[in-house]
Amino acid sequence: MSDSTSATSSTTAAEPGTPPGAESREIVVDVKKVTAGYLPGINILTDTNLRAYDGELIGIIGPNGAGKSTLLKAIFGLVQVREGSITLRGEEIANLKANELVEKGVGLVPQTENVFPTLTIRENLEMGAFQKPSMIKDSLAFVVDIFPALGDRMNQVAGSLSGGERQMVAMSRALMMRPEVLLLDEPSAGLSPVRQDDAFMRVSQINQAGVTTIMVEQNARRCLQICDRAYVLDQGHDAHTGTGRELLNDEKVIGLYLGTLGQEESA
Ligand SMILES: Nc1ncnc2c1ncn2[C@@H]1O[C@H](COP(=O)(O)OP(=O)(O)OP(=O)(O)O)[C@@H](O)[C@H]1O
Repeated sequence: MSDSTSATSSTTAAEPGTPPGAESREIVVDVKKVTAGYLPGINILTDTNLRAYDGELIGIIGPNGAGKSTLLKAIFGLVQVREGSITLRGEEIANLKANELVEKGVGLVPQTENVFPTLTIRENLEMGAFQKPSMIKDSLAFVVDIFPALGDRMNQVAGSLSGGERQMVAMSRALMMRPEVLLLDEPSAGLSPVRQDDAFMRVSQINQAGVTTIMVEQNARRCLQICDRAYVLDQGHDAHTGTGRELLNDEKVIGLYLGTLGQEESA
């Protein structure tokens, strides 16, 4: 819950981290002054903003409990948006149901319980396109093109996969509907440092395939190293934004957030 009194609030209005040329690109997701929460009368997000231009890889970082996952859930219709707006290519999408958002081209990869463990990889992937079975053949080819390792293992039961492999299946399942926006909730969570590197590489591969990607991450340094721009959430509000490089070198951000976040990365 936020009282919006953070002394760090400052930099969102002018989108200072916007990369050169981005202003001429289409805004895909625009979160404007969103207030949202789970319980009546308790707001987790207050006046929160986030913008993703076409093809960008956006990071959301911040302390535990800052509201990072809640922001992702608000975009995906899983938390009630009470004020403000969320648009997808200019169309209001706040409070639409998740299945409606999937049809409009938004996908979500949850942090946990993101595969069906008793089903094979192929069955998991097919479930991802159950709303449009006619897409399955082409979409399978699309995800195997991004993650060739899946191709040989289609008949393996997902429950027998490692954490990193499950994450790859979960990402692939979300890609089966060929979303133009993919929301990822902590793709590196629970993985060893080496597997975390693999996870971040997969995120980059997805983004390079043309999918606008918004990723919540605990591993802030690693996230900032690969994303185009990022938002630092503090007490449910976007306290800072900038390019990954700007934020990695911003003394205020280092002092307040990076000093305690993602230190494993510097090892
Ligand atoms: N389903 C829920 N019902 C009520 N409150 C919730 C629910 N989920 C999260 N919250 C609360 O919302 C606040 C923000 O949680 P959120 O998970 O968005 O934070 P976060 O920044 O992603 O944290 P972390 O990095 O620890 O995962 C917390 O105070 C949390 O207790």
